[in-house]
Amino acid sequence: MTELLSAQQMRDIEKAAMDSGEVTGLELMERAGQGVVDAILAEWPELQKGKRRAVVLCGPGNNGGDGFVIARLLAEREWAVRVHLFGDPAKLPPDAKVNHDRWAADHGVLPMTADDVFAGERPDVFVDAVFGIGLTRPLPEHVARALDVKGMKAWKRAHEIRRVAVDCPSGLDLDRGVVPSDMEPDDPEADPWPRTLNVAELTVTFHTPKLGHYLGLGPGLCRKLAIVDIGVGPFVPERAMVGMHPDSERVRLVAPTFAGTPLRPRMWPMSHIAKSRGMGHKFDHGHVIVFAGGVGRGGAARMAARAALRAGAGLVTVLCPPAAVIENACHLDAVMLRALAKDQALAEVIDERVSGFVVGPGMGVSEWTRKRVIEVLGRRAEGAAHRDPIVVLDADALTSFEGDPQTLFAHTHGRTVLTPHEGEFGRLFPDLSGPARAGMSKIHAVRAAADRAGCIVLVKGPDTVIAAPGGGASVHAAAYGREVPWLATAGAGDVLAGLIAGLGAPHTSSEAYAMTEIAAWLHVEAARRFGPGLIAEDLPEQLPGLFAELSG
Ligand SMILES: NC(=O)C1=CN([C@@H]2O[C@H](COP(=O)(O)OP(=O)(O)OC[C@H]3O[C@@H](n4cnc5c(N)ncnc54)[C@H](OP(=O)(O)O)[C@@H]3O)[C@@H](O)[C@H]2O)[C@@H](O)CC1
Ligand SMILES: [K+]
Repeated sequence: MTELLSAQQMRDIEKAAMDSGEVTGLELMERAGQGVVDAILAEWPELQKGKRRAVVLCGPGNNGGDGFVIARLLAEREWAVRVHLFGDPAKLPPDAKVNHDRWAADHGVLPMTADDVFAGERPDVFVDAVFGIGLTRPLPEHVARALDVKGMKAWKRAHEIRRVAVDCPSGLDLDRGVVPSDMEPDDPEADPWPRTLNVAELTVTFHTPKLGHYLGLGPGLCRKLAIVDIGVGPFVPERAMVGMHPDSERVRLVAPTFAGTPLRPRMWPMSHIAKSRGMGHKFDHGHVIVFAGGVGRGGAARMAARAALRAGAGLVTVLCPPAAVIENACHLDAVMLRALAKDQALAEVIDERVSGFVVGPGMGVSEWTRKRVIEVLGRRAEGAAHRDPIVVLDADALTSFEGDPQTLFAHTHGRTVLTPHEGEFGRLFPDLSGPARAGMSKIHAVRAAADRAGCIVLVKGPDTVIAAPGGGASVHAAAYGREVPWLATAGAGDVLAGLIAGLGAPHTSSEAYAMTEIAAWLHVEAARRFGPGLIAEDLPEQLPGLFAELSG
């Protein structure tokens, strides 16, 4: 996996590199600028030839410093380069000042107003080096306008201009993936998109991606991400090792990569998937129980059950009210079925070998659901030879504790996984969601939630965030070529719950956290494999083909 750093962590890494005495800030800036130019030419090879035009917008910090390096390197290629600066050259930080002065020695530096920027000829490349990790407040209005290449409609065929963002499109908060605005919404329903849009076609960042490249609006504004190695890696080794216990400080991206290098899928995720690792009796692969709702409400549980079975559980049983047995029996074959009356104890119908539960989908919000959740969470392993069953709580199992989450949190254990969407998350953690989250990143909120709940929490979305008590956190983003808008379909969340339980139930499976990460990734891969037109039932059916491809 690849680490996602906060702005502060990136600064610390740069500082460690410079403190080592082996590299200077100026050298890092030169590598960064060179890396951006190389990335531009790699992305658009047609730019390698001919005299081209570039406009470079430079800001008042080191992001602007990168911009001056880029301007110089492009000018050395005989490009006609126009540079606009926001800020006072005398106040630039030292390395940026050096590069400003080198540029200004024989080129002009123009002011950064929309009138100035859009006055000249239409460039081939428009470089945004105004703000990177140092953004501390909303963009000044005139800077936002100067960056809004399309919106200003000053140039004909503006869509032909290649827009490149240095570190990020300026205005994006790289810790949170939001664009802070003077009108920071108190209203959670308010449109999160800024009034003027600064969307890049290529974003070039350094060393490793930052949180905001994957959270919230980040992927939509960055569009395509290139990572430039500026040589700071050796000073602070990557810690977010794939398949390991999550690191308490660094956030990892859920993807088959390590330190930016692709991993063979056979190594991740397949080496963690119990059924792909040799033989075993069906009981070795665990037994998952999925609770179903009443008559006419069993579909969610059936889809979760099928996903658990396809994901690798040895046995899966749906438990439903006696009145719903016939309905469920009409739909289930490989998945087993048992009746569970309202007042019946779980121990009467299931045995000790059950190693996974899915509770919530289609169950209804009720006191009965609460009781079942608590009963399930009470089934702990006795003796060191066994593990607690993995318990995935979704949908109504979460909503049933609205207003009284403490009762739930008093029973959760380390192999409990809560899988809320944002709405359900808000019911359990009102102080960490909606307007109360303002200023806080989704990572921060989900970490705090996992600490409070004492279990793993996965908050769904195009940017799915997973956290464990103690600070371990991961982001899984359906972004940068992995977008699956068709996954927003009824029942997809039930399938995810089933996947987590099915992957985590085998007695030899890795820890629940690693399985939750893998489930989030497989869920999107299954949706990608199917494509548009997907309905939730299709997801489990993609797994065999997907596993075959990943094992190849
Ligand atoms: N260090 C290194 O070795 C390397 C760094 N690298 C590059 O440096 C970048 C980070 O540089 P950075 O830390 O100087 O931050 P940057 O994003 O340029 O902005 C800070 C300035 O903006 C100002 N400011 C902020 N928001 C504002 C607003 N809304 N409106 C107005 N002003 C605002 C802020 O002012 P202040 O908040 O302090 O008042 C400060 O003056 C990084 O993204 C990468 O590109 C690479 O070269 C690799 C090597
Ligand atoms: K930028």
